[in-house]
Amino acid sequence: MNTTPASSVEMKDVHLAFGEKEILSGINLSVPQKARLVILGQSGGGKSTLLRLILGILRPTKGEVTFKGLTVSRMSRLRLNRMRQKIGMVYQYSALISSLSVRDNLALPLEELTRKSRDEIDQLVDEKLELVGMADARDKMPAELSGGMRKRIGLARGIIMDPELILYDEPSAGLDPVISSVINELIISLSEKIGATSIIVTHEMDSAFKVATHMAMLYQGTIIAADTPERFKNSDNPVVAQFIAGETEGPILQAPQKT
Ligand SMILES: Nc1ncnc2c1ncn2[C@@H]1O[C@H](COP(=O)(O)OP(=O)(O)OP(=O)(O)O)[C@@H](O)[C@H]1O
Repeated sequence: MNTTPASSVEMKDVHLAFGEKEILSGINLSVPQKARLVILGQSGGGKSTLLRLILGILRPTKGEVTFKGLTVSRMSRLRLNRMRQKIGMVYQYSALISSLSVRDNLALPLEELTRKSRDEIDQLVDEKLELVGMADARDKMPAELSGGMRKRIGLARGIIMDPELILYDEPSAGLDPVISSVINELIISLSEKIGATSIIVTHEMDSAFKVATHMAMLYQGTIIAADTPERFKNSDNPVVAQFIAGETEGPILQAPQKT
């Protein structure tokens, strides 16, 4: 058996329902190691749900999600916690703890999950802040920072444990175009510097095409297209073409999932 799978994450025929409502109805997706996969899809279509399945916060009602060849839903609590230490999560609203300084927000996972000394932790915090260009913000409180700065700190926190996989949920939503470009460049440089695989959920087409090495489109509960950004741009799939162009006319149904 090959012990180093070519894929970081794989989904095989993944179904997920909340009560009677099926959100995902047969997802097949393979995320190559070190790829930056952008997942496109309508609001409420289940993109964040996909990320929660990868983290093992949700279990598929049918099918299988694997991380580095291991089935997430079959992991013990201990294994799941270990796996989550290898996954960095970057949220739309940064999700910093408002009562803690930037330094303490970043240090928290290291203090809770590792046995590193205070000096080692400080060094790692400084390193990550340097990577996102926020070394000066070390002793600031989150409320003292702008939205774009908080986002960068959120990125630094997402990579504090040197993750093998980074999950981004709407990383550039609500940012001005310049800050948004800074975030896009950071997503690319972080993935290259730490050699991580990235999965990015976004609605912002400009960002999507800037950062993606691979793209997938979620529509009506399934992945209807998975390809290179170049082929996505020229897709003759009418749903993909309409979504990318942001047109109101076309086959896309307003209701995001099957009823
Ligand atoms: N815990 C839950 N219980 C019940 N329904 C849920 C739960 N979590 C999500 N949903 C529903 O599942 C659907 C998909 O939600 P999800 O957040 O994954 O969509 P999304 O594609 O990320 O949307 P957006 O782009 O607007 O953030 C929505 O209809 C949502 O209301």
